[in-house]
Amino acid sequence: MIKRLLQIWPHGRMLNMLTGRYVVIGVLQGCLLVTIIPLLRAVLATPPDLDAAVRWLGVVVVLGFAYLAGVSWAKALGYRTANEIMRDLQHDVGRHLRRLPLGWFVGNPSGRLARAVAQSTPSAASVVSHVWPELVQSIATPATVVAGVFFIDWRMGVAFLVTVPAAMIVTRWSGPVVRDTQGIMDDASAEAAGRAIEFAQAQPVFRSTGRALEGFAPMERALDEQRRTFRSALTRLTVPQLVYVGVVQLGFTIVLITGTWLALGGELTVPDVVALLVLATRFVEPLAQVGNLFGAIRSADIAVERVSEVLTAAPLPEPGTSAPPATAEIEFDDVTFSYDGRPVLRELSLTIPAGAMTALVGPSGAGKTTLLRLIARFWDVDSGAVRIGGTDVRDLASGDLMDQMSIVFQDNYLFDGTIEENVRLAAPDATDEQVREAVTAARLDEVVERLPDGWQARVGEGGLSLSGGERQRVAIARALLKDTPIVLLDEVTAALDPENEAAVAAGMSALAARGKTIVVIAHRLSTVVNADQIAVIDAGTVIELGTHDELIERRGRYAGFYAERSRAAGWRITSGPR
Ligand SMILES: Nc1ncnc2c1ncn2[C@@H]1O[C@H](COP(=O)(O)OP(=O)(O)OP(=O)(O)O)[C@@H](O)[C@H]1O
Repeated sequence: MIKRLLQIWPHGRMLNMLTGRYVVIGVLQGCLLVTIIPLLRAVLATPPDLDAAVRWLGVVVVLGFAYLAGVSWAKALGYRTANEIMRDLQHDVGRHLRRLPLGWFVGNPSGRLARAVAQSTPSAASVVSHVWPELVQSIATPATVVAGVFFIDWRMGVAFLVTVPAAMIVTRWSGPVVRDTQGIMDDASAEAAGRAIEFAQAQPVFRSTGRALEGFAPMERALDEQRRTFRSALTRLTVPQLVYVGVVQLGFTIVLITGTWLALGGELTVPDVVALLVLATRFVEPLAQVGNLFGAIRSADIAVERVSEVLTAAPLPEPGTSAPPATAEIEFDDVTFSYDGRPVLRELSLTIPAGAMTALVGPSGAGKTTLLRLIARFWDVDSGAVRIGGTDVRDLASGDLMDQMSIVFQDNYLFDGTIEENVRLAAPDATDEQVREAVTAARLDEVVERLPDGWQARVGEGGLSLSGGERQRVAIARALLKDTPIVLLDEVTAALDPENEAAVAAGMSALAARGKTIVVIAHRLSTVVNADQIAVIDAGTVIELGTHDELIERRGRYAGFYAERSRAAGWRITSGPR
């Protein structure tokens, strides 16, 4: 746990200091317990030795205060360290995320990231504020007690010590059992939570297909499984707990028998035995505590692992120097690309001329989205090259690359601000006039006028108060404002109402009129027909390339496609969600 934490938070010195402070308070607590022996001796002597009793009481009070002061001294450092760990890890994750390829976010749903940042960093920090200190103290206190008892009578010291190896053996055996069981319980809970979220999200589908009750079955199964897992896990946990309690009680019995035997032999006084028994009860307490800590250690371990997973994700290599490309021509040169070893693009070559609109069409799963993402270097190609203005995208610094393009995808994210604020994000230094111009060109002013608070209206988290088409209009306005040479666009598949359809088309025309290089995954026939070049993609390669008229004349796949889709209702070239 600590080794893993130090890999992502390399401040061993601070941790050593914290360990030192907890050793000190563990020793102080041990001394406090050992002082019971002379105190009870003095009180139970016949006649009671009041002077000695008062003296030892004084020592108890001084040690007690020292212990309390030590606790606040150690805890202050523990909380400060935890705070620093949380702050450092969150900053590191934030900094690292900025260097990760965009493709990482495709494969890592936001829930996982949110859990790593918001939930796991505090849990990882709790390692130093709770778990590690308790572990250190649970060892330092009994060790001091044993040393004190040895000082009084070595045979009683041995009797105390007998428990320790037995407790260590049980701990070694039960540790993995507790950790694994905790892991099984965590997995069952995660599965149940996942099914519950799925059940909530899929409500519209279930209800529209009249399967509301059947839809509940997977969640019910997951909840049943979670209950079953918890029942058997608790049973599994009972055995190590019982064995541990048994060992601790056995140790106590050994101390009792040894004490009685020594007292009967006249080698220990009765007050000594009573004091040692009191001590034995307090001695086993921290030992028992170690057994209880395994669940917390497991949780902390998982938390550290989750943060570490994000921090060790590899960023794409960045070139030492980079210069913006001379033109906006995009070239795919013999590109092969696979997801997890499964090839999606195969030796694909395509030139996308600068200042023109290229429409990508083809069946679902052909590789159109992948092609668009490779231009923005979501991932690196397996072989071949993607070039912009003759420069390999791998030779462009990510900042230079992103300066070349605007991305208008289907899942355009909007922040919970006004439409104007959301558009301004593309160019924070733009003048009000430039923002209004972009907003008007994307026909967003019509949307704003409809909103209850007009320009002041907030769009809600993720832009939920806007429709998919309206969100795409915001992204088009961003692209207009950012004014980059290249625009990557994935038209929304959902049927747009005539107003949104016309507005999106107007936005695209405005981009085209500004001489942008537009690469669009086209879902509307009008976009395809008006494109300067159409690339038909199938099974990861370009099977046809040309203008609408050229491809119709060729009577190949595109012509068949066009005829079929023109006939079909909905005017869609491709279908299916991305
Ligand atoms: N992140 C990913 N991880 C693994 N496989 C993926 C990933 N994204 C896409 N794929 C797979 O790669 C293939 C091509 O997907 P892509 O989204 O590029 O096709 P597409 O032509 O855009 O399809 P559609 O029009 O349905 O969106 C598909 O088989 C898809 O399942």
